[in-house]
Amino acid sequence: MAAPTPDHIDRSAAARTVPSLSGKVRVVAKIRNSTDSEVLPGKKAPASWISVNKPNGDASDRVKVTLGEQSASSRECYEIGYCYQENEGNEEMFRREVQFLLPEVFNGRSVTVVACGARGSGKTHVIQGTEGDLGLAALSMAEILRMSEESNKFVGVSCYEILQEHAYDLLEPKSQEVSVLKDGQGRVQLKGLSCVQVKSLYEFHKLYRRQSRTVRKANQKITHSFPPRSTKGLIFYISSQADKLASAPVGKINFVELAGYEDAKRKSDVGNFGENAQINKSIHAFIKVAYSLHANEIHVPYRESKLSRMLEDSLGGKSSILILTCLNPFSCQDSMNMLKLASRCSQSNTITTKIVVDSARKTDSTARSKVFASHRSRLPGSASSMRKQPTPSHFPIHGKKSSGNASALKARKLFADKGHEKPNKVNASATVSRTESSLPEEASSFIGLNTGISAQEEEASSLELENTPASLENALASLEVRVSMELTEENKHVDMITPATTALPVVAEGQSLDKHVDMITPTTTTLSVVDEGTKNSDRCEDQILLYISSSHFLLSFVNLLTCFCVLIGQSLDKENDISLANKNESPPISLRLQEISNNLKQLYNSTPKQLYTSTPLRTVMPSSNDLPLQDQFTTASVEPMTPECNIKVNKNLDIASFCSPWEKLNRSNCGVKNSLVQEYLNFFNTANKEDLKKLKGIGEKRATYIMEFRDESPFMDLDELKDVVGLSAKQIKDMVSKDVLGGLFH
Ligand SMILES: Nc1ncnc2c1ncn2[C@@H]1O[C@H](COP(=O)(O)OP(=O)(O)OP(=O)(O)O)[C@@H](O)[C@H]1O
Repeated sequence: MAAPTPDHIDRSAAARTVPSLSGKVRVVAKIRNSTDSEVLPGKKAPASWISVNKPNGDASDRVKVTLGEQSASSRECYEIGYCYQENEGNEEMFRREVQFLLPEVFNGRSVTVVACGARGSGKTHVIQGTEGDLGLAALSMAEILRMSEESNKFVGVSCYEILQEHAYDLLEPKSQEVSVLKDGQGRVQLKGLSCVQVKSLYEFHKLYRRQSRTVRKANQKITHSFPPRSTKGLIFYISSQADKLASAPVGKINFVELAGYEDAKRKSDVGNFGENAQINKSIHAFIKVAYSLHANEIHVPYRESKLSRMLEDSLGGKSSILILTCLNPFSCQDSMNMLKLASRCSQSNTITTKIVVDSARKTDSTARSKVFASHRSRLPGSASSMRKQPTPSHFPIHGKKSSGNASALKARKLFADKGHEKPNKVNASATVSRTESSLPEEASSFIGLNTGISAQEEEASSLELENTPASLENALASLEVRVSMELTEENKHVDMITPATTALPVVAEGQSLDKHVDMITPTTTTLSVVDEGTKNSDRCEDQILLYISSSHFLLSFVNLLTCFCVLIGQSLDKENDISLANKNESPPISLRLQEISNNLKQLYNSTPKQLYTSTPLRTVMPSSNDLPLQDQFTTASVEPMTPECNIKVNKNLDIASFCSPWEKLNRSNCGVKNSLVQEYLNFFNTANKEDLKKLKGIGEKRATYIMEFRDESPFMDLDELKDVVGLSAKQIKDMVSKDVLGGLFH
């Protein structure tokens, strides 16, 4: 590459096309130009498989990119910041995406530009460029050098490569890898990575050429018949001291070319299962980090990949991340997958990323996908499920909504081994704060956790709930039931909030260790109040108040659970058999769900109708003191029935009329599907090797890999099974449908 000087860059142009700096992560795409070999002379170029919809032309804040052949019945659409077409080159991209950030770098901001995409999608071209079309790195360096001259700053460059999670210096190759350390002030120091001062663009080009010629010793050791794929990175340091370029920079800008994404299950001519899986794993890890930062989560999983560990300083704090997804101009499933992944990280928590454009069912499915796609819970129990702000913790998942924290937690418990199943006593106050912090705003408004909601407000909420499937889903996902327990004898009051779907035993803090309250657990259908001081449970004459803001909510919940029980009833025979064989073990999922469903139905049936809309439901516990407490409640099963749903909320508006049987079925199916996905993910996150191997398509090698992968980073969606484990979508689908539907027909 020669060293032309990009003097022709129109600096004034930056001002008129500056995207907003408000979001931490911006995702854009670039459609690669076709190469000469792809467009053979005399041969008609294939119709583009990518269409871009810019609602307000070039001034659009966000654009919709639809991928898929025009003739295909199913295409996928993602919303991102912008999509650069073939006629928009690197300079255009630089002006619109990077140039305006450079002054910020001189003011202490860190900027990271990451090019990702399938193999051969143009990542190198975007970052490194060519003689005639300088890449973003060279264009930025030219501008940085100009600015550093004006501000008397010094510029340094480091260059590295990450190969199978080992980083190597490319400017001064050494045998040992780069290690990530932190100094006394918590700043990342990359030990073993050289930093070379650059005073001119010519020097930079010379360095850059050197790095691309570098043959690493590590590489030589690996006897591949093809060059291993790697992630390459450049760091530009701006410093006030020439001798402290890398150790005390004012600001940094990173350019990263992620290794090419390739479907792990595909038999590749240039990769193997292990390599693809490893690469995809680190891509997923990086995307997770970007998402966590964008979503302002407390825990950012930097440790899950070498790249994010190295860039921790630049990614966190005052920084901007630009994810540039390179797209092949011809139909490419890997490009589609990569865009799907990348588009997730800049989504706000309520925006969907994928719209299934299925010509046959376009209107209906699009609408449904949109509303149900907004939820993706972090794995329960992980720190990342908590937020600084009480915003929902959702990792958008293309067209699918997982059940929320509560159900995920439940699912984890259900699939957990015996050790995990043990009812760990949780401090009541801790439980309350945790659940409140993770509760989506819309859900809490439906449930009326603080019971300060007026009847009118509740009615409005109910209407909204019924009319808005997404809201219903959201609310269901994090349904929590407030249990207010008055211990009249002691005149004490226990107030708890617990996920209704979670068997979460609670120790009430307010009971000063005299009273331990075992929460309602779906396994036993028993509520017991145990006075530990006297071991005399019959001293308590209790009233249990279950506050549920709307009976519709309850009905819908019962409905969903009923469907789920019926569908899943025969799906987990294996698990049931094992669990039933040992009474000490937790009952299987289907029984638990059945119990929850029964509890709620009993509650519904025993509730006076006039209390439906807003009054707390009151169940008076039996007063008999002769029986042990656990015998005072019935655990008899109620035959599962779909509850009636024709409740009038007000005289003008019949909620049931909004819900056709078809819609009801779809809603139920969606809930069932999402819960099932969550259950499967939890299975993959907790099962032992032998259990994993019982699944079709999983042998010793895959089972080992799954266990290694999840130790570092639990599975968060089914795509990871595809990308990292190398299972095909069909294998996963077969696995699920075999279990679920296998036993339905004799
Ligand atoms: N904007 C463009 N204009 C013309 N040719 C391009 C453009 N972008 C990429 N190419 C060509 O496409 C081919 C692949 O591009 P490139 O090497 O940048 O892809 P890559 O994603 O880095 O590939 P890999 O994953 O193998 O590293 C190259 O021959 C490159 O010259």
